[in-house]
Formats: sequence, structure tokens, C-alpha cells
Amino acid sequence: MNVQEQIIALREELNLHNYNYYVLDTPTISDFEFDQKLKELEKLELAHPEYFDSNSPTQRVGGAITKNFDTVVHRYRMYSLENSYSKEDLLDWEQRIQKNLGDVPVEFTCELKYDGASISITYEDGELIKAVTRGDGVQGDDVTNNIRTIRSVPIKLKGDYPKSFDIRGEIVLPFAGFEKMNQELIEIGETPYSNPRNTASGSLKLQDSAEVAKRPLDCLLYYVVGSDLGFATQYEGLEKAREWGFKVPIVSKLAKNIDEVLEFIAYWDEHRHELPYETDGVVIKINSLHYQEELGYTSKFPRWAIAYKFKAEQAETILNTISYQVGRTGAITPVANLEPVQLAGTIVKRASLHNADQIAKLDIREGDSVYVEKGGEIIPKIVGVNLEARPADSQRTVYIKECPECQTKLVRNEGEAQHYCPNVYGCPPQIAGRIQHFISRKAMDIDGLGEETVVLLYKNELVENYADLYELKKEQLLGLERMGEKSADNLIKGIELSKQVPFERVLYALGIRFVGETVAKKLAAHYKNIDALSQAPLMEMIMVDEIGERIAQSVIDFFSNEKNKEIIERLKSYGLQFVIEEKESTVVSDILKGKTIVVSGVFTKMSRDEIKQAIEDHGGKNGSSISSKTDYVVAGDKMGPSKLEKANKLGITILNEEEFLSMIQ
Ligand SMILES: NC(=O)c1ccc[n+]([C@@H]2O[C@H](COP(=O)([O-])OP(=O)(O)OC[C@H]3O[C@@H](n4cnc5c(N)ncnc54)[C@H](O)[C@@H]3O)[C@@H](O)[C@H]2O)c1
Ligand SMILES: [Zn+2]
Repeated sequence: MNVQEQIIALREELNLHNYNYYVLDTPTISDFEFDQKLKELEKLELAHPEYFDSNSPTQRVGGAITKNFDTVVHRYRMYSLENSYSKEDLLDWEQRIQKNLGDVPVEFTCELKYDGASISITYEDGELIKAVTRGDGVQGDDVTNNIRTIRSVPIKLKGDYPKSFDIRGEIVLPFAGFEKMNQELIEIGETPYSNPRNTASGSLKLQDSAEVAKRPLDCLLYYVVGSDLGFATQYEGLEKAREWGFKVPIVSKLAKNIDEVLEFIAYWDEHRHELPYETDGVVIKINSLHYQEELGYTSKFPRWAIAYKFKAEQAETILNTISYQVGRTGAITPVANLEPVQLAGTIVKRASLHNADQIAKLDIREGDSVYVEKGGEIIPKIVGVNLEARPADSQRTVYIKECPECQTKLVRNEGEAQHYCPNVYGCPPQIAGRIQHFISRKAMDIDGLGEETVVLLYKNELVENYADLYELKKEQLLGLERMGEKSADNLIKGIELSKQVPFERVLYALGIRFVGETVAKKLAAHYKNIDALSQAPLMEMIMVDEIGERIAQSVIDFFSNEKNKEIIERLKSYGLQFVIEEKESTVVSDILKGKTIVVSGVFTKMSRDEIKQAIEDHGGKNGSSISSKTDYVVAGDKMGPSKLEKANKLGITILNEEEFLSMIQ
């Protein structure tokens, strides 16, 4: 390859990675590798200016706009930031600034660099007008409805704000919320999200803002743009924005000189792990807005700001063995057992290897010296292999073909990364895992019975499925390890009490793949009893609010299995709740008495089902389609144009969500 071809190849490759990262939110290489390649391209372009191209990834902000949202041109362009990785880089930058501005004292604002998705929000007369993603920097996606659902974003401002301005910030997913979301995914047998940044960014692009509202997103603001803002420095801008009601982190500092900047960096490099969200560096900005204007921008960055990136916390250690875990749903997870090593304040002994593809991609082998990194994940991950330290007799990893617990041949469904053990009823960790899920807190919440006891019961052949729990006798328990009279009584009592647990939780407890807590609630509310649900055809089930084809198919598969049918019949005979108890009348008012109302579209404050419930609670009737008998249509986002036309033709009053809510208030 000659230099020109090399440059073109790198540009193409980086464009593809940008697309994977910014549009699909599923990068296929690490940020470190990406930055290396970008640097390589920068170097080549610098040495060969004859191949300059204003469309090169070195010249443009990485993102892109999608077709799913309206495109909005930014009033003020959105830039990326120049990166620096060392003290020397920073001192160089300072020198360039001083050369540019002349011999004047320069102050800096130091802020943390939050790792999420950038956003620009426009306010007019103190009201939120529009929220737009960075996109390619010139134009982005209009995600206003999604941003409105984030509680820390003010819809109305307070205090003494400018008439019109844009404010820039980062949409982040705090660690706690991220872990909670992943916990829920793991519970329903789904693959967890890989890190908070991509999850936050992906959340903004969801079509259903009600879905966004459920995610614990946060918005941290750091920059006000506009004219006549009423302040002269970046630091004052942060203070003002805070007064107007924005969430501006208090962790920022006005530095009188570059030494104070370095102190700030040193402090946060050490303490960043105490923060509730991910940060990947410090952003240093020239404090005076006047100087900022004088310095201006390159095609990609402001010259008046620079990011200092923390080194990812990495450690090198030996991978002793690879073992394989079998989950409740039969999913196989390969795990690296490491020579214990200190990393970001904890000792790491194990790391997830995710799946067969991941192992093959990095060519990870037993005996290798590997690099371990800690991101937002609970479990650290392996990001690479030190090939120079690879032992001469090293063998390529051959992924297991049989289940390590029951020796059944593994399967891998098309389009899925995970291998599965299909021996659902004979594979010990799957059997115990299902019972453990059944008794868990959000499911049957059985007092006196824990995960370890389940394993004990299973090993002693007292239970093989969750129906067997209801036939346990005290005498059988007394012979078990650490099982006294009192614990045995408690266990039997806890099992007895679980017969009162309402249907929706029983349905969740059954452990049907993809049926988490929320889905179980929706299905229970819609079908009211298990017989109706178990006979429901696919086409009908997918009409239920929030139920898609994948979930519906999984429910149907579950109920068509003979073994499951038998277990459910037994559970019924023990007296578990398989019918929704008709709610006592929840009638709140009769404001809507005699009115037939049709609900259509997607809502932000309530789900469609909640609105339907509210209609009944206030004495109204839910209509299934728009006709001359319809009194009102409650219309959310994305209501079909033909429905709208029909309602208009019939002269039916159309209410938006707010109007409906104020009607029943
Ligand atoms: N792995 C991949 O395939 C892949 C592909 C593309 C990009 N990337 C990664 O993405 C990064 C580049 O993304 P980028 O262009 O968004 O740049 P960046 O994340 O390095 O920095 C610029 C952004 O920082 C944000 N920011 C956070 N706190 C800020 C503050 N206090 N003040 C100002 N800005 C603040 C802003 O959103 C701004 O746009 C690199 O780290 C790169 O490795 C990875
Ligand atoms: Zn198995």
C-alpha cells in the first residue's frame, strides 16, 4: 500500500468505527485503539498535506444524524475537544495560547469531563424549546421529547436568565442506575449493556419517550452560548446556569495558572472513582469569554479549551484458566480466572469474557498475560493480550461444545452471541436457578428460604422444580445441614404464605424468558388469568401495550411445553394466585361519566394503559376505535395520520396528554 492508499483505508475504517460508535452505539474496538488509529491518520495527513480532505475523520466531529428524528441545524456549531494525555501536552497548549494572546495573565476553568452523549438545549423566555444531539456538529437529531423526560432538565427556568440561549451538556447514566438496569436484564435472561456511555447515548435515540422516562438518566450542563448573556467568564456562566435551575456539577475550579490546573487534575485522577458517574478526564477552558472569542476555533475544536484524558485504569496479569458458567436460562458465560491483581482500588481475580466471539477476536488463551480494565461495569474486562509475553507452547482457546454441568451439546441461535445449554429440565444450575428466581424478593419473596438452601434441597433430591416446594414436609427438612426446628418451621410458613402473592408476581416468578417484572404486570393486567394468557394467539398478544413479537413467542413456547403445563396445574392445585383479583372499584370521580374515549399514540407522563385506567377511574368508557360514538380522543405522539383525519372529520375533540390530565384533576 502506498501512502495515499493507506490514508484512504484509514479514513474508511475510522468512518465505519464512528458510525458504529455514534449511530449504533455498539463500538467494535476500544476507545484506546480508535484513538491510536486516529493519531496515525493525523500523522500521515500532516506529513502529506497534498492528500488533505475536509471530510477526513480528523477534520470532522465524529457523529452523524439519523433518519429517525427531525434534523435541526445548530444555531451555534457544536465542536469536539482536542485531547491531551500528558503534562507536556498541556504546557504546549498553554504556550500556544500565550503566544496567541500576548503577554497577559490568563485564568482557566477546570471541569470534569463527563462521559455520556452531548446535547444542546435551546431556551426562549425561560422555557425549554428544543433539545438536539451533537450529530455532525453542524446539525443533529431533534430529541426534545426524550430530553423532557429527564427530571434534572428544567422545563421552566427561574431567576434572571437571558431571553434566548443554548446550553450544552452531557446526558449521562449514573453507575447506580446503570447497574440497576443491568440487574433487571440479567433477571430476565438478557445480555447486560456494556457501559453507561453507550447506554445513555442509545437511550436518547429511542422512539418511545415513555421508555426513555423509565431510564435513570441525568443531564450535567457545562456551557452557555448566545449573545448578551450577562456574564464575562466561563466560571460565572456555570454559576449563573446553576441559579437558573440547571444541574451544573459543583466540582469545578477557577485556576489562576497552569500549576493550579495540574493540581486539579492530580486530585481528580485519584478521586474520580468516588463520583456517581463516569468521567474520562478534565476539561480546561480559558476563563475569559473575550479571550475565547479572540482564540476562535479550528475545524474541529475550540482553541480555547482542551481535554486532559485520564489513563484508563489498566493492570496486566496472568490468565490462569477459563471456566464456563451456566445461568438460569442456560446461557453460557466464559469467565477468566486471573492471578489476583490490584486495580482501581480493588483486587481483581475474575473477569468476564462475554462470549465465544469475544475470545476469538482478542485471541485470548490460558497462560496469556492480559490487560484488565475497569469501566462502568461491575465485573472488569479484558481489553487485550500482551503477545510478547505469550508462552511458546500456548494453545489457541477452543470454546466448549458441551455444557460443563450436564454434558449436553450446546446450541447457538442465529443472530445471538451466547451459547445455550438446551437441557432445560436436566441441567443442575438451570434447575436450581429457576427455583432461586421463583423465591426471589420481587417474585414470590419466600421468607426463610435462600439461594443456598435451594441448592441444598435440590442436592438432597427434595425439590426438582418450584412446584415441589409446596410439598415439602417439616420432617424432610430436619435432617438437612444447618436446619434446626425453627428454620424448618419458618421455611414451611414462608412457602404457605406465598400462596397469597398476587398473579402478576406469580407470572414473573415462573421465569419465562423476556418476561420481567413490567412485562408480567402488563400481561396480567390484560389477560386477568393464566388460562386466557396461556391460550392467547401471537397476533393478539402483540397488540398488548409494550408486548413485542419476541416476548409473545417466548410466552407461547413456555405454555406449549408439556412439563410447564404439568407444573402449572400442580401450582394451581396448591392454591397459588392465577387470577387477578378484581380491583375494588377505584372510581375517583364521575367527571367522564357517559363519555367514550379513544386513546392513541405514545405518551410521556403515563403509559397508555395508565391513561385507560384513569378513564375508567373517572367514570368514562374506553373505546377501541374512533367512530361517531367517540366523545374524545386522547392523542399522544405518533398517532397515525389516518386516525387524526378521521377524528377531525367527525368533529371529535382531540386532547393531548396535558389537557387530559388537567381535565381529570
Ligand atoms: N471505539 C470506537 O469505535 C470509537 C469510535 C468513535 C469515537 N470513539 C471515542 O469517542 C471519543 C471521541 O468522542 P468526542 O468527539 O465526543 O470527543 P470527546 O468525548 O473526547 O470530547 C468532547 C466531548 O466531551 C464532552 N464533555 C464532557 N464534559 C465536558 C465539559 N465539562 N466541557 C466541555 N465538553 C465536555 C462534550 O460532549 C464534548 O463534545 C474518543 O474517546 C474516542 O476514542 C470511539
Ligand atoms: Zn447443561
